Amino acid sequence: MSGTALYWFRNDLRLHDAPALRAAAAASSALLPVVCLPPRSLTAWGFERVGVHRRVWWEQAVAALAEQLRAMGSDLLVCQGPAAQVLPALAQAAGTSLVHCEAIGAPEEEAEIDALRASGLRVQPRWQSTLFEPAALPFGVRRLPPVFSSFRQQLERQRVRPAQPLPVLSQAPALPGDMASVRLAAQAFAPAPAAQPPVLPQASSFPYTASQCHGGEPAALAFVQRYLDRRLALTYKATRNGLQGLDYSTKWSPWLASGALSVREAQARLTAFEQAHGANEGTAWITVELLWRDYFRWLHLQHGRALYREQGLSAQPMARGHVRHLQRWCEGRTGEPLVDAAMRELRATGYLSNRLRQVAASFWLHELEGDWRAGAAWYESQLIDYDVYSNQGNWLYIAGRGTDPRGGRRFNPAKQAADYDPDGRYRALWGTA
Ligand SMILES: Cc1cc2nc3c(=O)[nH]c(=O)nc-3n(C[C@H](O)[C@H](O)[C@H](O)COP(=O)(O)OP(=O)(O)OC[C@H]3O[C@@H](n4cnc5c(N)ncnc54)[C@H](O)[C@@H]3O)c2cc1C
Repeated sequence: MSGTALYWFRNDLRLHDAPALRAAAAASSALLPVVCLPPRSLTAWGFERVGVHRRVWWEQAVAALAEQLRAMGSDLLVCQGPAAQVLPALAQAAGTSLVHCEAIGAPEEEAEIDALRASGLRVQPRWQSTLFEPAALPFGVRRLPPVFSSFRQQLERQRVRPAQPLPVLSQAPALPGDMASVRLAAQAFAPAPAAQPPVLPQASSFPYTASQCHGGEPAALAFVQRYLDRRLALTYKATRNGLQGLDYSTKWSPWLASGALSVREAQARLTAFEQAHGANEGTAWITVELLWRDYFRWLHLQHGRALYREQGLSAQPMARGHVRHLQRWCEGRTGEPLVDAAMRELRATGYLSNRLRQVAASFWLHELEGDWRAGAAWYESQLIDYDVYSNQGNWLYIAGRGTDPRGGRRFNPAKQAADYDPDGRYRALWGTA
């Protein structure tokens, strides 16, 4: 036992399958759970870094976690501000210098850890957001195959299985003795009043203001189970390119991104479903998609900061790439009906199908010759399921600035509309038909 420690919740707002939290609980006689909501800030392009949809989504998830912790006799200190300011102050008030947390292998998130260490805190980050442990990868992170299909084939050939999820943490260590001092220190970082949930259009594919779609672990686990119980996994491969509605894809991403749902838990429930009802190409394809999620995580560990350079991993500098049409693209006023419908949906609801994320990103990059970083930043601002690895990885992939040797993806919007919105219903829904 190491006495008192802080547990800093990052993108892991849950109690099930939580290796970092369990390790912290096992090692501490007193544990102070803390979450740091990001301070409001603008991007280099002038829009909010965290738009209203994601703010509301995270507030829901944090409120659910606080309630769960309180039911166990613990609590969650919700602060707003940079971790490098919040955590040293709270640690001092709690009489500790030890912080446990999840490891996130992206530059800004790693810089947060560096800043905490520079302030004198001892930080113990733990990797926990992938299906596999790093040591289970047959090729090691440094020798990750540059193409997703060979990554997947090697795992399949070698029968590498995801690690089993850990059970729910049912007991939390006591809070630190002097909580009055801790709460006093936390007052300097009191969160802004909760964001006002927007009224979502009826057409939203993921109405996160409805209780079954709320942020947080209880809704996440219930939603996954309902998806499986309704046997939607069996038809996933056929429906996954849908554009509108709750059922065409799993909709697990918002919970995975905030960590309210562990990917190993999701995969374990899917495997249990396959054992009970039979595996088919639908169930198998969900696993493939979860592997994509893993792949972009490993890619970050392999290439680190290089993924964030203007040219990405490409040897070619960004020849084009401007932001002249950014506002028109963001607001869905480019004149291209399918792209405009997609961008209106994203802005109005905080969610967009995978198919249309690709089409709209391709249009920005290849037709409007936009700066890929501005496009990625807009998705970051708007998506409730924003995930640093998946967003960066997918944008680089479509821009041709990642590891894939095929040099980017260009989607013809007219053909995409003919294939996926043949009767124009989706475009009509968003007023661009
Ligand atoms: C330009 C662009 C940006 C994206 N940004 C994000 C992001 O910030 N956060 C995010 O979670 N996903 C992102 N994606 C991937 C994908 O669009 C979403 O994961 C998916 O649409 C979420 O809906 P779902 O849960 O119903 O997915 P499903 O189709 O049901 O897939 C199941 C799960 O597999 C994973 N997955 C599926 N497709 C991908 C993919 N292409 N890359 C990585 N993981 C995938 C997700 O965890 C998803 O929840 C992006 C895709 C593009 C093209």
